[in-house]
Amino acid sequence: MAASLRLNVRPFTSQHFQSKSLPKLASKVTTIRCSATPSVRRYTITLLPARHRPRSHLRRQERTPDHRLCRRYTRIEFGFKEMPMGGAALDLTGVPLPEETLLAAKQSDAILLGAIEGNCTCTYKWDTNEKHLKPETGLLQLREALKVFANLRPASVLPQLVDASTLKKEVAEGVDLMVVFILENQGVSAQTRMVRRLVSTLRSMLLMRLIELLALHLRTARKRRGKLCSVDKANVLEASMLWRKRVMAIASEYPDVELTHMYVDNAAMQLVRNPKQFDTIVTNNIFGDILSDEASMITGSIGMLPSASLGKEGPGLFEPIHGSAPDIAGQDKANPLATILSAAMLLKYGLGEEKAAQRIETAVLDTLNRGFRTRDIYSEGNKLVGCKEIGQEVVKSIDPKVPIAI
Ligand SMILES: NC(=O)c1ccc[n+]([C@@H]2O[C@H](COP(=O)([O-])OP(=O)(O)OC[C@H]3O[C@@H](n4cnc5c(N)ncnc54)[C@H](O)[C@@H]3O)[C@@H](O)[C@H]2O)c1
Ligand SMILES: CC(C)[C@H](C(=O)O)[C@@H](O)C(=O)O
Repeated sequence: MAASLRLNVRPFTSQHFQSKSLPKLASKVTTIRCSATPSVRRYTITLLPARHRPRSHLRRQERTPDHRLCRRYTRIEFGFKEMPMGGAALDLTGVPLPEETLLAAKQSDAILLGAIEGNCTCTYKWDTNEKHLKPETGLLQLREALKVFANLRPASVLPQLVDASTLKKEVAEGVDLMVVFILENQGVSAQTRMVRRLVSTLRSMLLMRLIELLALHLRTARKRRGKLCSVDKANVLEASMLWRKRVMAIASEYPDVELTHMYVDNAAMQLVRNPKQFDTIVTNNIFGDILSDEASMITGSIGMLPSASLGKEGPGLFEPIHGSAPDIAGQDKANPLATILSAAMLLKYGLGEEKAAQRIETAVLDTLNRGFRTRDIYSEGNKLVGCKEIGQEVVKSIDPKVPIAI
């Protein structure tokens, strides 16, 4: 439940995130009040959208909170705080993760991130920046500062989207897997520390993280079909040899979970050959990042995959697995469902609000059942719509009057 994952506020003193002060307008706080009863559950959510516009620049309807999302849950109240990060923060403050943004994130119950690249139609604007001034570094710094170490990426082929998969129907149908990996948050501060630290300290830190991740993941695997495939490159890489040893040792404490091992090159092939053989995959950051992008296409599109970054305590970070899609920026073509499903993961894993999470997932399914599709998941016989329209349709489906139709 939420209590075990609640916020862990510590004063923030790191020098690495110091920046110009944010302009007053940069932070927008919106409260959606569903009820004033004493039993109300209150959550503060930090929103980190790709595009950060000062409140005065928003159109009137954008300033008005949409109450439909919580009308059905009369005991939940959300306070949303929108802050800049990544490209938007670079434009505003000169750094990708301003101190104010990090503080707001740490003080919230959960964080929902859109994309890190800002609202940039001028593709790859920050490509030549030094590492500490790249939008991606803001994300790595944020993950590191929040101490999130496990990234969960579920990839399921929805019955409504079987035709959108790039694989044959009989191969894609029924796929339901989860890729989990250790986040190696090598932000600027981590990198600096890493060269200073003794190798042995670093190694034991990584091992501790691995143990924590595996414990979490083995519990996840238990809740699923109980099959865990550890993906590594233990035939070549020393780090992978160590990984495999540890995985075997830890997994021996979970005899009800069936553990298998696979080399990453084989795993990449098996994912398109027979993805149904996988239940849960556990691996490292780089392999997990690549395999989850591959898995997304089995489900129809990278625009469908949400993710959760979790730590032992403190707020979790929830985001779609895709990036800022610069090739389609500003064209109303992006699929927002991965972000919407990330909000569902936020409710489920971040706040323990499973019913509210289910409602969002059901609304997504209902929207697909009604035939709405963005270009990336379009198949014949459906209604081709843009990003905004499909988002509005999901909101309509959240309306309590809409019957649940899975
Ligand atoms: N977690 C993150 O914030 C994250 C993840 C990946 C990439 N990035 C960043 O995003 C930027 C662009 O990277 P990239 O082009 O390699 O990856 P990308 O995920 O932005 O785009 C890859 C391809 O997928 C498509 N795509 C992505 N999201 C989509 C959506 N919602 N709907 C429909 N199509 C979608 C794009 O149009 C593009 O063809 C880079 O700066 C990268 O570092 C950020
Ligand atoms: C943008 C980048 C820092 C990030 C990563 O490598 O972790 C991304 O690829 C992801 O999938 O979240």
